[in-house]
Order: sequence, then C-alpha cells, then structure tokens
Amino acid sequence: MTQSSLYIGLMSGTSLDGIDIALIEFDDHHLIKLIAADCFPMPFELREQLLAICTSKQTTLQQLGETDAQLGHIYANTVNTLLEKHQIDRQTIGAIGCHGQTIYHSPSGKYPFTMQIGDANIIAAKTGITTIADFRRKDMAFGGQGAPLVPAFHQELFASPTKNIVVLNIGGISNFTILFPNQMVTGYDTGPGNLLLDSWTQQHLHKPYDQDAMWAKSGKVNQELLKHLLDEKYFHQPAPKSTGRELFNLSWLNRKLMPFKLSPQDIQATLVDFTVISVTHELEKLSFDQSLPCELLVCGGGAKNPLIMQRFKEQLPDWTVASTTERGVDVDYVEAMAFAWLAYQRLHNLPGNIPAVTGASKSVSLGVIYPAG
Ligand SMILES: Nc1ncnc2c1ncn2[C@@H]1O[C@H](COP(=O)(O)OP(=O)(O)OP(=O)(O)O)[C@@H](O)[C@H]1O
Ligand SMILES: CC(=O)N[C@H]1[C@@H]2OC[C@@H](O2)[C@@H](O)[C@@H]1O[C@H](C)C(=O)O
Repeated sequence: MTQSSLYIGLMSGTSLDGIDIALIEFDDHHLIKLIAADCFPMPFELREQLLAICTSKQTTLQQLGETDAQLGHIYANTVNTLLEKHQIDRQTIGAIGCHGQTIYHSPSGKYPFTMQIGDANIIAAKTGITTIADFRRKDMAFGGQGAPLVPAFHQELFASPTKNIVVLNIGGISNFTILFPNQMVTGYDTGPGNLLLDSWTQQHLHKPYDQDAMWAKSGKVNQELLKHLLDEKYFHQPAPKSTGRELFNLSWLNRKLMPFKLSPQDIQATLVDFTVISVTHELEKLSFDQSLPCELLVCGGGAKNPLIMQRFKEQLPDWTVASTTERGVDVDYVEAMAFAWLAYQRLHNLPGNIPAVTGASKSVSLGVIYPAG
C-alpha cells in the first residue's frame, strides 16, 4: 500500500453545533500542512436528537441505533463533499480519523466508560477510505480518562525549548495542554468553555450564542456568584481529570443560581469570567520557568469571543495571549486536524495518548481501523 501523506480528520464536539473536517498533509519530517477544511452545521433535528440522547431523556435503543447510523452517513457525506469541492482523488487519502459524537463520558464511575457514536463502517463503505474511530476507549482500558487526547498533537505543533507554552481549547468544554520547555507535557479539562455561555444565551435571547459577547458586555460580573461557581468540587480534584455536559449544564447552573437575584446579562458577564478564571486559577497552581516567556495559545470557538480573549490578557499581563490562528493554525480546525494526526499515528502504530495527561498506565496507539473494502 503506498504511503499516502494525506489524512482527513472529523470532529463534532460538545456544543453539537457542527461537524469540522480537515484534510492535512504530512511530509517525511512529520511536517503537517492544512490542505482544506470546512465546518458543516449539524442539522437541527439531529442536534435535538443528540441533545435528548446526551441528557438521557427517554432515549430508546432504536433511536440510539438510528442516530449512530445517521451520523455515519452525515460524516461520510461531509468527506465526499470536501473531496469533490477540492477535486482530491480519494485513493490518495491514507485514512479518515473520525472522533464521532460523544454522547456520554463517565471516566470515574464503577465501570468507567466513554461513548462516541457515528458508525465508522458506514463512513468506510461510503467514502471507500480506511476509517479510524473509537479513539478514547483504549486509553480508558489502560486506566486513563480517555480525554483529553489533543495534547500529543498540540505538542507536535507548538512545543518550544525556549518558551512555556499553554495551548487552550475553548470548546463547549475547555481543555488545556501545558508544554514545558524541557519537553514535559501535562494537561486536562479545566471546566466549562462555551457550553454555559451558549445555553444561557439560547434560554434568554433565543440565539445560538452571544455574538462578540455584546450581551455579556452589557452586564456586570458578580464576584459572589463567580466564587460560588468556582466552588464546584471538580475544580479541587487533582489531575488527571476530564468532564463534559454531564456536569456543566443548565441544571447545574440553575442550582448554583438559586441564592442569587441577578439580571440575565450580569449572569452572562459572570459566566465569561467563569470560563476565564477557571483556567487562570489552574495556571497559578503550575510552576513555570520564569526566566522564559509564557505564551497562552487559544483555539476552538471561544478564541473568537473578544471578551474572553480580553479577560485573559487582563488576567495574564506578563503572558503573550494569542489565538492559534495568529500562529498559523486556524482556531476552528485544530481538533479536526488532531484526529487526522491520530489516524496517521494509528496506521503507523505510533502512540496517540500521553499517560501524564490521561492517567493511562502506558502510551498506546489509539483507535479501531475500519478498512474500506
Ligand atoms: N464571534 C463570536 N463571539 C462570541 N463567541 C463566539 C464567536 N464565534 C464563535 N463563538 C463561540 O464558539 C462557538 C462555536 O465554535 P465551535 O463550532 O468551534 O464549537 P465549540 O464551542 O468549539 O465547541 P465544540 O468543539 O466542543 O463543539 C459558538 O457557539 C460560540 O460559543
Ligand atoms: C469525552 C469528550 O469528548 N471530551 C472532549 C470534550 O471537549 C473538550 C474536552 O472535553 C476534551 O477532553 C475532549 O475533546 C478533545 C478533542 C480532546 O479529547 O482533547
């Protein structure tokens, strides 16, 4: 089999708002170039179905099975649309890495599990391309959290021997990777990203999100509420740790809001600081080599929230705060690129997880291979 240098990554995340796809090229020195990328909105009915499944509201096995197959078709169509649009010969693609859609993540129960759906057999059959999926459970089988998995890719892209680099993904949930100059790496889920901001906006403004944080800017941060939000036990748990909408959701927020009588816009303003301070509190616990510069590189949709970026700059006056786009890697596609890279790692039997991040007992190649034929 010719060693193709082209790989596709597919990611639909916690926000359930779209499917990101990235086509990347490797050269012999592992250099990674983004050839093409796009984001396809999640059809409204499918988003509603997924939301019902994620919040386990009377979902039948029939609905779960059909949604798994439907997602497989949608992912396959996303790949075929990108290949047609860019006139790419599918025979030149080494593999597709499909994260799938997380419907439940329970890394610390009696029987830890994480569940991503989107039938990879359908993707392989409909695209004619070897497809790799089910990336998280191998890490979990070796005692890890199964998340976050992007740190190894962040290390590949951004590590520097002369800087302290923190790569922060602000998706529905936020996770960061700490890249120390001595090549040590750590990372974990820091807490909510856009999820509560979006849910609160949807509930009060009936809009998908608070565009440019205009609504949050009209409110005032309430320090008492912020302190109460930060008093969640997740923030006091040691790493390795990961979370999701299973914990940080509107029910959790409404319980936290009970003792308060605040305007919705003051709550939105406070939620912005909640996303920011829950990260900076973690950075304060870490010891960086202060003789070297510190850089915070932000990706994910939250990097496009001007108030979040402003508040990081205010909270970290001695740091360089930038988006990964400013470092040549589009904020929208870092995660999809990561799953293309994880597919490359799997096909070459190279490790995908970092035990220091997930808590797994060893580094292993992640994902199950679904051949096209
Ligand atoms: N101009 C903007 N102003 C404020 N927020 C923005 C802006 N652009 C994007 N966002 C935020 O990014 C989100 C969309 O980003 P994206 O589709 O990457 O999802 P995500 O939040 O990264 O989540 P996930 O990847 O976990 O599904 C929006 O819902 C919003 O919260
Ligand atoms: C179970 C799951 O899907 N977790 C996601 C979620 O979204 C952000 C954060 O929580 C991260 O831990 C993870 O995704 C990214 C891609 C990761 O595994 O690195």
